[in-house]
Amino acid sequence: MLSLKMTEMWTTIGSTLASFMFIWAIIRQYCPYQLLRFFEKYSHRIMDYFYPYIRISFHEFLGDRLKRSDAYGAVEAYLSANTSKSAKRLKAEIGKDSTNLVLTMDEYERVTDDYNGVKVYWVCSKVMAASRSMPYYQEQEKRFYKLTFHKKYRDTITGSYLDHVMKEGKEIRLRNRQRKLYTNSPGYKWPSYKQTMWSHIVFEHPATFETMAMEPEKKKEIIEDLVTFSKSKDFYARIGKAWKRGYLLFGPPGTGKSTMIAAMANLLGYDVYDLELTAVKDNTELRKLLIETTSKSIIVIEDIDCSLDLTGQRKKKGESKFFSDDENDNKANFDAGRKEVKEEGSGGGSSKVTLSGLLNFIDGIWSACGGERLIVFTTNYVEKLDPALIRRGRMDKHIELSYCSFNGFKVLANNYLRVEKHALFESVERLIGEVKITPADVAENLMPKSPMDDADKCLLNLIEALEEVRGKSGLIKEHDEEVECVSSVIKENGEFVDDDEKEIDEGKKQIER
Ligand SMILES: Nc1ncnc2c1ncn2[C@@H]1O[C@H](COP(=O)(O)OP(=O)(O)OP(=O)(O)O)[C@@H](O)[C@H]1O
Ligand SMILES: [Mg+2]
Repeated sequence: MLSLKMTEMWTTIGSTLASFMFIWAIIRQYCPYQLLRFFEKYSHRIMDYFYPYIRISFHEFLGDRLKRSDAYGAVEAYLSANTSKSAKRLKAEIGKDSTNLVLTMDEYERVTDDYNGVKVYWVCSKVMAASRSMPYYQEQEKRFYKLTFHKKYRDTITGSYLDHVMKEGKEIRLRNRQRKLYTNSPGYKWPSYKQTMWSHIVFEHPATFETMAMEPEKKKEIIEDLVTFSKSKDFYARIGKAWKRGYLLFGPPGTGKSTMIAAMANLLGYDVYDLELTAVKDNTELRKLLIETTSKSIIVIEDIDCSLDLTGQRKKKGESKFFSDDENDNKANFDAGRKEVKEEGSGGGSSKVTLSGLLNFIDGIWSACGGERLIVFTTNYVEKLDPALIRRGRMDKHIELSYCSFNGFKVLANNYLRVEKHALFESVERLIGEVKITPADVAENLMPKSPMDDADKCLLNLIEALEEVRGKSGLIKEHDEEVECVSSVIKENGEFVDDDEKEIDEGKKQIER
């Protein structure tokens, strides 16, 4: 009882001193600097003498760091789970899967926590401070949590209690985490006081590997690869490699590249950073974006072949064989001009991201920060890419997504129609083996077009579509054969000569003889 009263007394003294501090802050504005230093020095000493409590602050952003502090996040999660029952003023936010509400302490709210009989106090607070990144003077909110405890418990608190808070907070964060889809907002000029260059929405894509149409063995191999990666923290540390892995997804449009990225994110519970390369000003900005990504995430660059003219440098290297130095210079100028035009045309403004900037982004020294990250490129034209960009070690796994096979169709039939066996499957199997049709087209044909459409109707629609594709490809084949007949090109002595020319040549030779 007595100790409770003593605690309360000290807390009152604490808050009185806090009021003095506030007045002190006002005085500071008007006193000369030397006088201020003097008062500051002695006021702290007096306070320390009378005030037996220790305080630890957990700031949301530390110094000029761009990244939100992990410790702040862990404390926030820990307090929201452990003290929301005792706090009187709470903030509510929609939690994971948009189903539940997550309650956290409101600003300036104070709660107590009991750890092995030791009482500690947590306050959620904020201060206004001038930001260094501001072009002009402007104040910015800086939030922090403050932990207060008696100095006789210093060892217990700084030792095991803080470990306990961090560990539990991180676990809670992981459990309650609402996954996010980030973008670097093309064309959007973020205000300089905004802390992050990424904008985000909640990631709610329903794709899973189960619903992906592809060969079962290939699917199994990719899943195993991903799961192994996510559990390999120690392995990567042992071999001295940054904990990240590159995937190159290539194949024709509509074969499931974007869908697979969503399935990967859902499998591992990762966030997705959809990087729009044309909206990145230069290599420095690319690096800043990289630093701001968190671990447990997938960084995606879709259609890498169209993102920037990243093939320019490769051309320059190769061309020296065929052009003189002057010609090479002219060609380089032309390429540079064309690149600028292309980038401006593609909405990228004056993007100056280079191939080496991008390579640095993937596996430079900065790419190791954060860890546990996948980098995924997608392309329709793998052959267009610079080999340096996709070599193993950078893009560790190359995955081809191709036209729909019968196994792929069965997955889609199960997804869309809930059928695993059907009399019409035989016809589909025969036709699908003969034509090239993307899973996106198969899916579209299996989609019921009216409430009356049953599995029979949808399968018949698909068979019709397959026959149509076969008819078209038959025509194309016939046309190709005709073209071949007409030109009847034959290769002779490394030159292409058509039949008529060949006869004339033969005639000339005979005359010469
Ligand atoms: N392998 C697949 N498994 C399941 N659904 C698929 C598959 N491929 C495509 N689809 C369906 O087709 C649609 C388009 O696929 P997606 O956007 O993933 O293709 P993509 O390969 O990324 O195409 P693009 O090269 O044009 O970006 C998806 O919404 C999905 O419903
Ligand atoms: Mg896509």
